[in-house]
Amino acid sequence: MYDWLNALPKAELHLHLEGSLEPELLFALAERNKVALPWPDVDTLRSAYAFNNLQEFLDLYYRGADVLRTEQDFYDLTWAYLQRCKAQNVIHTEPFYDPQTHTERGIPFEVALQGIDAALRDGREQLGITSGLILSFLRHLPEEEAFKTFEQALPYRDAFFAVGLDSSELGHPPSKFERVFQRAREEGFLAVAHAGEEGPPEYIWEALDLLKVNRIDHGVRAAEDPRLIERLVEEQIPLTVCPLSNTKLCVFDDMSQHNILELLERGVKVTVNSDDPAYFGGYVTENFMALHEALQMTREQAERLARNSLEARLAR
Ligand SMILES: Nc1ncnc2[nH]cnc12
Ligand SMILES: [Zn+2]
Repeated sequence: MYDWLNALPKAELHLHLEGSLEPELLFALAERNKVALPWPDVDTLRSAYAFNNLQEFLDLYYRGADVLRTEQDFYDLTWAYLQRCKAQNVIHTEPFYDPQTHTERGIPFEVALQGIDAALRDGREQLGITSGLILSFLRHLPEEEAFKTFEQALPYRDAFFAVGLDSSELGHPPSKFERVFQRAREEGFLAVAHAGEEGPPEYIWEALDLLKVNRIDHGVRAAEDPRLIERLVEEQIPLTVCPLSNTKLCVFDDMSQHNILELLERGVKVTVNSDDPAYFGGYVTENFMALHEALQMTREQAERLARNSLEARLAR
């Protein structure tokens, strides 16, 4: 029924690899690595995917990531995601991963990065999916920790092209990370940051002016600030919007309230992405489908959104 949406060539620009960990793979990895889980089975775990806000989700997301232990685990995770891309005609992807989620629990830095990098390479060669990895800092941790992470990553600089900023937004403004982003830019990396998901428009201004990001992740709260919208339109700064995520995390009460098409019609360069598809009920095509069902997105609008995603690519 939605073959036309699936068939559109698209890029995915906002995807956390740890958030693509499907419950079935999570259980398989737990067994492989002898990790005890607090849920008796896949169905019980899935029924826990009900969230009132970002933090409730993050608590479960970090708990789930604990089954990822070996390079092979990270390879399998990334490869499974790339298979989904192939099935949905996602021809290019710029996923994030959070090194600190893994180093904080004793996994050596290179384990995650090497597993992910190997799968992304195979994705290019075997599936024809181009990609670029974004190394994302956890904003609930001190800037000092982000600096340490960046220094650990530098010997592997060919494996990623940009730095990002994610995790608990409220109370952790972009300004907290101004110096580490400057350092990353001086080393030649591009920058993106989550801003305006739960946080106010001021966080988006900070991401642009202090972190000098090339793209804003989420950014839906920009709609509250007409001057900010003007700037986003004038400079054609892309927003990586994640509709299913925003409704699952109660950023909007219901998909019918979502502002993505309004932003699109105002000239903002918005794109459609899945964020953490294993937790939020779908990959990119399902996000497009939800917009069609709840907001009567037209074919022309869907094509424009898909085209925006290809134009907003940063990795070459
Ligand atoms: N939607 C989101 N916002 C902030 N941090 C995240 N980490 C994974 N998903 C996230
Ligand atoms: Zn995100």
